[in-house]
Amino acid sequence: MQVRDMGGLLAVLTSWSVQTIAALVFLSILLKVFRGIRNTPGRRPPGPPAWPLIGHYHLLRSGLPHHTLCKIAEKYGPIVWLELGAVSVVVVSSSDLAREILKTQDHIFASRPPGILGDLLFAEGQDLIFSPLNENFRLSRKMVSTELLSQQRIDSFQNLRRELLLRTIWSACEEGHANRYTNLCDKMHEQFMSLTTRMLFRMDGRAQNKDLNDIIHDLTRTGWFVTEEYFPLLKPLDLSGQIKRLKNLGEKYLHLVDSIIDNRLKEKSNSKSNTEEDLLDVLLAMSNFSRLQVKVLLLDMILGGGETSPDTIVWAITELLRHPDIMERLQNEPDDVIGKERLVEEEDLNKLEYLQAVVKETLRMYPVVVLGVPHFSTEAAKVAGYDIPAKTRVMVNLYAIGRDPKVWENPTKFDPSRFLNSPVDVKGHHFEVLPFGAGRRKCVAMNLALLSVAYNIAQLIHACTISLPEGWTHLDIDVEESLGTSVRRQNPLNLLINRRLPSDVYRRAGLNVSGQ
Ligand code: HEM
Repeated sequence: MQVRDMGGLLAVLTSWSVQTIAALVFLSILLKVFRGIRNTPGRRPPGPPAWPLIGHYHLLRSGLPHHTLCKIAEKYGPIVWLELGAVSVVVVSSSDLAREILKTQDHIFASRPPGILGDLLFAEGQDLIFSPLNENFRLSRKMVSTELLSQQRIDSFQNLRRELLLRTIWSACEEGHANRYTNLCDKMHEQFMSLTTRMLFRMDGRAQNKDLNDIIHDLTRTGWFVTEEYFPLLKPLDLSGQIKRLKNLGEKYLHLVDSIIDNRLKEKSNSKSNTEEDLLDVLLAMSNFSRLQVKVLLLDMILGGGETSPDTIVWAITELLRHPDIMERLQNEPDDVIGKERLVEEEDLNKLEYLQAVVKETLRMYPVVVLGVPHFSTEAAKVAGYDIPAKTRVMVNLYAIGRDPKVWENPTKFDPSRFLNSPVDVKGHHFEVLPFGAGRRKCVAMNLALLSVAYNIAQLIHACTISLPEGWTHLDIDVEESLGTSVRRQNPLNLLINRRLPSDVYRRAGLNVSGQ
């Protein structure tokens, strides 16, 4: 859900013909007129010099946008004004200004901008993530928090989470036993793909439905950045081909879920379905949501949940491997609190103080939804003395906030102990670390995400020994990032994973350990 692959436009520009350039000049005049109409008087936040036509678009072209925006903030301050083509964007990068946007003036900034993505994939924002602040938002937010992701519902999937995590751990241990490396990123994504599709549709995306698996894969790996969003006059030309691609993907998804829903309704009418309830059942039982809304709300769950948690777990393991002393301290904790005669269970997690500190420190340094989801002002407002017109996009640079040297000592150092004996949490109450955002658009699945991340890390370090490839030391592990729907490792993390506890422990947990 980030600004991604900003390279498209300039690459396209250089290859265009003279006629196209002439058309662009014409469009630029229209753009100026358009901006002129939109511009209201007032004192704007500072920002770098803008280019004609593309504004600041080129600045976000090279490198990762959250890094570039950090550099811009260093030079121009914690609130900047950017023109990305025809779209005005305010970016805030400090905890004080995040509080202003997400708490003090939340009532003004809690909407979402209209856009191509919401239109093409989410039926013009009839879902939750892309919904403007309207009745649909209120209804779907309430339904998701009290029905789909209530504590009771999260608890009802506990056995499923356990089964899938143990399956993951065991398959990694089997690879390790055969002296084969495990690609941790792939393993984690596979686990969460299965978790998501089983929670939603009672079917394992990986094993049972290749089509579903493929579509989800394409949706999560697709470039979500659409050049034409920033140059609406180019929309009919679809020069990047992104619009067509997203439209096709959206249609394929809706068609597939339609057939899943038809089958489910048929099963129900044949009263075959007395199996456990999944989230599709819950949604179908809600008479105030149309079939289309059901489909796009399910898509929110897939896209919100598919990548974020596994990417966070991989960042945690990355940093633990880079810091063997922290890894050792973390491993000692469950050994002391739980012992080595059984596996960690979800009920144990709150007793593991250092583990909780590791989770918070990981989310401080790697808030995987680095720029949050864009907010949108519904009326004119004043922020830090500047005038922000109505209908302005606002992005909060969560990455910059977690690494702000004015707030955090040695911000780039992975040091979980900074969260020990500290009241600071990551749940949107403390604005110096906001991996889930804050206010009325805060991540609706925060509790589920925190639970899954902590459970996975605890199980991995307690039940497994994790070794680096032969010849590697902790200094060889890089932290290069790449941007999809969340920020993940650029390079794979190939590890040798083996069982750490007596084989009896795994057997008692229900795993078939005959091979090892
Ligand atoms: C470590 C994992 C996760 C992180 C760091 C994360 C982070 C975020 C952030 C920063 C936002 C935007 C907040 C804002 O607009 O100010 C968000 C929104 C959202 N997230 Fe998450 N998320 C995670 C996991 C999940 C999961 C597992 C799901 C679904 C099962 C999910 C579903 C959503 C939805 C539906 C929204 C939109 C809420 C709204 O617009 O009202 N997220 N998340």
